[in-house]
Amino acid sequence: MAKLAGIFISTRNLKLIGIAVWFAAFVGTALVLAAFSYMQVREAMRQDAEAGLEQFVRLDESIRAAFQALRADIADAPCSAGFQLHMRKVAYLPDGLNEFFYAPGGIVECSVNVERFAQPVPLGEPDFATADGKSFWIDRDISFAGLPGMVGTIVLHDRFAAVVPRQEMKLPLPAWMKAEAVLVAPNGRWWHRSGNEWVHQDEQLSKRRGWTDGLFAVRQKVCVTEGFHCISMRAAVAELAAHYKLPVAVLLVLAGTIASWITRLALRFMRRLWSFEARFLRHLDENSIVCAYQPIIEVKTGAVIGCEVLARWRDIDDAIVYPDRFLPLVQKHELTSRFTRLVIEKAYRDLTAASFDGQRLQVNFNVFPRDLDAAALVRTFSIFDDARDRFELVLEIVECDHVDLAKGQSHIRALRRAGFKVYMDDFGTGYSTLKHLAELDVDGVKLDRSFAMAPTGSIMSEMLRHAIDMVHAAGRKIVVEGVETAERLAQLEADTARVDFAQGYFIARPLDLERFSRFVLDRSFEAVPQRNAA
Ligand SMILES: Nc1nc2c(ncn2[C@@H]2O[C@@H]3COP(=O)(O)O[C@H]4[C@@H](O)[C@H](n5cnc6c(=O)[nH]c(N)nc65)O[C@@H]4COP(=O)(O)O[C@H]3[C@H]2O)c(=O)[nH]1
Repeated sequence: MAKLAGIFISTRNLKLIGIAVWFAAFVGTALVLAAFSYMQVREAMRQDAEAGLEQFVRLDESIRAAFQALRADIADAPCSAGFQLHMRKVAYLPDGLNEFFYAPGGIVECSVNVERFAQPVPLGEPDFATADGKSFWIDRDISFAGLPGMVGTIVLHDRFAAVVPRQEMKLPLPAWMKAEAVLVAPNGRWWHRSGNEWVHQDEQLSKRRGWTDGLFAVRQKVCVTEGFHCISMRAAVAELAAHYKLPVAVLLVLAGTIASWITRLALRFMRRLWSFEARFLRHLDENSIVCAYQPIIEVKTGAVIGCEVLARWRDIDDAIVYPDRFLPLVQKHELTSRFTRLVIEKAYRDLTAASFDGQRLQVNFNVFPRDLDAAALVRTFSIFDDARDRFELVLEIVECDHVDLAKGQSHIRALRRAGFKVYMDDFGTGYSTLKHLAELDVDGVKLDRSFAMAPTGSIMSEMLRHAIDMVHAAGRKIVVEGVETAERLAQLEADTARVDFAQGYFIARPLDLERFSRFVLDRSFEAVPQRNAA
């Protein structure tokens, strides 16, 4: 889960996701547009095929009409002169059917052309027969009827048979479209009639190829209602695309534009969903708070007297996030008291489970000025009530200059009466710090780390001395934060009359619980871990 979440929250991955989304949206949109175009082409093919089939529909009607005419009003004996005359009259009708046989039971006795055969000619087994009593001999050599070298399809109905000459499909087709007209028997057997001889066969085979066939060709097959005549059509996708270059280019640009729009929406949604702010608000709970413990020493003895609890937040990809990133959100969303409670509870679970060899430790918590409400804080810290003999609680009021002096004073006093120590944090950073130092009845003051961290000889480092003077004059305990060098610690050690406590990377970085516990137990522990080790 953490790995999966990590994919979405990394900016680099979001770019890759954007590319993937664009690509998928482009393919999806292009497929939809292609499917739409495919249906349009198929519809055009259907209309062309229907137009092409009209001549076969007319042919079927002519055959039916010819049979009706042949059977009508024949009083003359079969193959007599009057009979022949009657057949000839039907043959002269302008319907393209010029040869008829009198062939009861499939044995030709006379025809328009030969009149009476010396020997009746049996047509043999028909290629197929239909339910309405018609028999068909496809592309039969009809030389026997005095028409040497001629081939025609014989349709026998009742006693008469019509010879149907080969029909050429009269259909103007675009270059990219191939078509074949076929005659299909009820049993599925089929015969080429006209057009491109391979198209129907290819259509039959395409069924075996499945959906992949559609990637290469657009097909259409239309049959007349009776089902004998069909026209199969095929257009190669590549040929179509080559023929319609401009529309294809327009479709691709359209697909690209739609894909870009979808990608923008998707990324905006993902950013909102996976933004740091959204993640933090969704997942801020007792499981995501991590506490680091930065040791505080007594300068005079070098003994570890306790620690400052520093909060971190575990992101959903398990990355540890530092306060500079999430504290502004805590304040913006007015989650300060809830956040402080989560930190206190986490620290309580951690510290009460750890061993400090019976040593009573001072535990410093950071408290937002807006949460400086003695009753609420006493309630929040009540979780520590059963561990007060092991831990002395110190509240460091951050951004003290934001505290209303009159109100702050009464809450600070109430907190001290309730057994808490109260410190002003980051002394020296705000505008009205001095006034607050003078008026707030705090136990101690933490000098802002920028004093101790300043290089020796700099104005800031000079000011460290003056800051210590001021706090000392106010009669408060002093903690110097940001001790990063041996030289700075030595300077403080030379001033133990005024400086009480020190904290900083030279002493120890913020540690995880296990290392903090070891640090307390083993003073020789040299803690120089990396910042992100906490
Ligand atoms: N360069 C340098 N830095 C040092 C040294 N020694 C300590 N620090 C850093 O100074 C900060 C001390 O905390 P702070 O002044 O209370 O300043 C804290 C505090 O104002 C706030 N904060 C941290 N945890 C909490 C919390 O649980 N509640 C509240 N309200 N604020 C918190 O975030 C601030 C920053 O905390 P962190 O990033 O943990 O940074 C910590 C600590 O890692 C040093 O020798 N050199």
